[in-house]
Amino acid sequence: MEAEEFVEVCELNGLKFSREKISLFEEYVKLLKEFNQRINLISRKETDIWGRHILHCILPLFKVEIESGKLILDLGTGGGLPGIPWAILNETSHFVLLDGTKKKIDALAQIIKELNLKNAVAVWGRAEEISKDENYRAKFDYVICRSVAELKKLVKWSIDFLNPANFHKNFLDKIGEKHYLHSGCLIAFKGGDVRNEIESAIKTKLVSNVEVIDLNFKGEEKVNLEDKKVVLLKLTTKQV
Ligand SMILES: C[S@@+](CC[C@H](N)C(=O)[O-])C[C@H]1O[C@@H](n2cnc3c(N)ncnc32)[C@H](O)[C@@H]1O
Repeated sequence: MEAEEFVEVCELNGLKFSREKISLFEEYVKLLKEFNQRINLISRKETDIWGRHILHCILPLFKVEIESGKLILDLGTGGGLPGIPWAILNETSHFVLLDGTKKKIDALAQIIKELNLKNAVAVWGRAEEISKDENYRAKFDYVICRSVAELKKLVKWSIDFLNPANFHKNFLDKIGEKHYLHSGCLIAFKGGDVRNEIESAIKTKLVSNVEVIDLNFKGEEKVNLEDKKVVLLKLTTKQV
């Protein structure tokens, strides 16, 4: 898939971008390719960056709307996925892109600078440790996460990052085809059968509600993205 097809598929699914945003995506793909020659940000065997990375990252936004003006943590961001595409599309929210690998974070900080993205910052550290730091603990409205760990672990890490003021309130409103997701949630990209992972995550007693959204979309024949899902988990510290 190339940039034009990516834009076409997004439009088919109701997301229309300004020329400025398309240029930002193009610049990001260019920088990802450049940095990837030196640091493994994404698999070097992957030839379809537009389809299998950029489009995949924004598929949830075809179906799920989040609140605007929020603080969002991308846990295990690697080269900025999904954090950078989400930051380009959600200008009113601020994104902290966290990863435990220093050289990835150094590259990502450079990418953010070159893109001149004002609503994203790269932070180096392990989730287990950074979640105890008072600058990050209990501060976030959403945690987003792609290809990092099993749900149970993600829930245990995320609970310390999320702002407890958002726990145990509304979860998801469905209006027609669209879902409106309230704050206080972990948004995890997954594939395949997620039932066992969800069961284990629920056993932590930190999950008050779960919804699995299939990431099917118009134009899916153009890209090899089978059986992708996003799991939405409302977290809580109260006994469930
Ligand atoms: C498979 S990569 C996925 C990167 C990116 N989310 C993507 O979709 O391309 C997993 C990333 O999670 C990071 N990671 C794994 N465990 C972590 C932890 N406990 N704290 C912070 N980062 C972690 C790794 O350093 C790695 O960059």
